[in-house]
Amino acid sequence: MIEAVGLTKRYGDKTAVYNLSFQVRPGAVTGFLGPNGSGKSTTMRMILGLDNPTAGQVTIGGYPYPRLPNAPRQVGALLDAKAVHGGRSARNHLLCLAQLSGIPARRVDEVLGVVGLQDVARKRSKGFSLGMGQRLGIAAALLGDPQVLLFDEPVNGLDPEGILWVRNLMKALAAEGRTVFVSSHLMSEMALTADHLIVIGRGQLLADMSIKDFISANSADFARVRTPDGEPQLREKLTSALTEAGGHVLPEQDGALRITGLPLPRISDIAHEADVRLWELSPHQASLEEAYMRMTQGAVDYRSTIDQKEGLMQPLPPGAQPPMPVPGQGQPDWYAPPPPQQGGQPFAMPQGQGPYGGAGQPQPGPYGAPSAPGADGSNPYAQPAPAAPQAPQQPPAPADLTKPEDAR
Ligand SMILES: Nc1ncnc2c1ncn2[C@@H]1O[C@H](COP(=O)(O)OP(=O)(O)OP(=O)(O)O)[C@@H](O)[C@H]1O
Repeated sequence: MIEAVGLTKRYGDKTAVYNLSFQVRPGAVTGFLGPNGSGKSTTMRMILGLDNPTAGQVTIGGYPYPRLPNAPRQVGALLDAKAVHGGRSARNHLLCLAQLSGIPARRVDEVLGVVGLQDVARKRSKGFSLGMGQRLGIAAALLGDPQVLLFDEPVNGLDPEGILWVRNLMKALAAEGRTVFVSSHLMSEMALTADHLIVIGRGQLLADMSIKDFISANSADFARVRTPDGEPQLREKLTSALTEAGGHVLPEQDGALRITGLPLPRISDIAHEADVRLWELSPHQASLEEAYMRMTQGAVDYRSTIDQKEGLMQPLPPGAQPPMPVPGQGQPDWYAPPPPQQGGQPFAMPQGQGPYGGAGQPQPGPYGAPSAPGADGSNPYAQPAPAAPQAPQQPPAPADLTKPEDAR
């Protein structure tokens, strides 16, 4: 388990991380979210002992990283995939890391297979694409078969197949009871990968809860209602009736109505009483992205101004709609705000009440990994060796990566 208590980091006048307390538990993928510059990488560096906290502390299994016994075998991390000696081959890079940590050389070939780089293992990494570099960084993180894994933006630059592979890998690692802490800006991916979220803004904790709780705490359920096209009077009649009944009605761009504050059966009854036919009445919940945008909109440091393209942009014709804004932004009532909780962080879960009742009960992962990985000496992530005539499961390496490796 990773535990931060009152973690604070200042660089001169700049407070990058302030009074951050959280736990990252084993047996789950914990997503680490926050806008650019919110302090995610700084926090990860402090977890790994690469930066010293100005105040507070962070421990792994009860020890600060520098005092952790046999740290490279216990903790693996991908922080910056570009931090590789480009003149070295992928295999030599991993061999150096393995030798430094007393890890046997055969493990290098195992992890190269796990990440799908076996065919380019002897190519110099400076010729690697962004995605191949990410795979090499993930291989380095897996090298010591660690119980605790940190990944900073692991899917950066990966193609859809690579993204799916990382998703399954993270889930498999967590299902084996490992602690998996992963930052990403890809909300849709995080929604599919993570079980739990830690969200920070401007270095401070904004949320520490399950994805499900995060979405329901930061967005109100709403109903979408559609009256017959071409009969605007029905739409207006329904709007008045719903508003009178205490509902909050907002028009959607496609002509439907978005209603909060009334349950679906009540909306149906009101429409019936008003003699309004419905073409649609459906329940909806905001996505993780919408909930995240809503929560962090006040903590964004870098926001684009509208590019006016002075002299280039045509004024909108009368009656034309401007493009839809980013969900939540500038629309205070789009989703009902969550009620603030008493004391402390408005969105933080009480300590010890997370959704981890079942944590530590590993399930077989998608790789068919045994629950005690490596107990039989096997590599839990290795993809099954394809039968001789079959194509490899990983995408083939680009054809131009054929330069011979430096003799070393
Ligand atoms: N070595 C440093 N010296 C001075 N300021 C720093 C240093 N490292 C980080 N910062 C500042 O601390 C803040 C947090 O940066 P950090 O890189 O941790 O954010 P982040 O959440 O990882 O951002 P991103 O999502 O863009 O990677 C930023 O304002 C950054 O400029």
